[in-house]
Amino acid sequence: MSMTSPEPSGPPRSESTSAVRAVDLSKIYGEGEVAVTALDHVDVSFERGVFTAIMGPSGSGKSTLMHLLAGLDTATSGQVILGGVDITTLTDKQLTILRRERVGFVFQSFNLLPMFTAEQNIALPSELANTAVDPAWLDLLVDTFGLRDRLSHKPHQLSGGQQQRVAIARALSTRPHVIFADEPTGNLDSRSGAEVLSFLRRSVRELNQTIVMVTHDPAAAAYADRVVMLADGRIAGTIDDPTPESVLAGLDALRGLETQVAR
Ligand SMILES: Nc1ncnc2c1ncn2[C@@H]1O[C@H](COP(=O)(O)OP(=O)(O)OP(=O)(O)O)[C@@H](O)[C@H]1O
Repeated sequence: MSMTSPEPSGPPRSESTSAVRAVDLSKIYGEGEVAVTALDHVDVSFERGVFTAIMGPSGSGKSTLMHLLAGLDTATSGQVILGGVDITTLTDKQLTILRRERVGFVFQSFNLLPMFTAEQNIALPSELANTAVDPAWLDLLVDTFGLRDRLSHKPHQLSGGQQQRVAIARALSTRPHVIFADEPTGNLDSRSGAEVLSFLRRSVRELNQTIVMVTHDPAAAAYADRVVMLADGRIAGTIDDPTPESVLAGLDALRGLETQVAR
């Protein structure tokens, strides 16, 4: 197993290569006796042009970390630096603009607008952000994701895998700084899931995008360049160039640790 020690014990990564990073980030839900520490002084950096998967047992803080990194929830303490900006200092209005212009989202349930065609769904974020759609970039996305002959279809006329490909093209349409994908294959059969994961990987390799994906599935995580493991709200290790086997071994090691702590 190639699990390495948690950051930040490695060499410091330069700001210019980091798409988004958490600095001493903590999140506590509730107060007093019912307080739950979901994130406990997390330091982690997600590099530009890299596909990273976040894994860990249920309740380890994966969704909380992703929500804080994406500016969807506020931290108890610490910082989130996205594209060089500390987003924990932004007002709600500034955060809304930042999310619209610099962040892309891919959800388990696709979240396409049912009354719009695939093409209209893909162009929507640019229209909402009031930025000119770059036709050459949209063309490249449509071809890369094999959607050319599906552009006039509405979501209900598309398969689950095709809907998710539209959702990925939509997330990429504004050339965001980073894309967050939350269990993007959770609603797909294994063949469509594998296809969607290949497209996510191509977005990184061929289009130089940055993806952070939360998943429970070791086979899905193995499509990433790197896996960040969470346990009990802390970074428990990272795996570079993961395989399904190395990810499973990493999860097993975490469970072993949890059992020891429980004893
Ligand atoms: N709104 C909330 N109020 C109180 N506690 C919360 C809230 N959201 C999450 N938690 C708690 O914070 C911890 C981390 O939750 P989180 O959803 O981030 O974990 P996760 O790793 O994404 O879990 P799963 O894999 O089950 O989705 C858990 O103990 C959870 O119960």
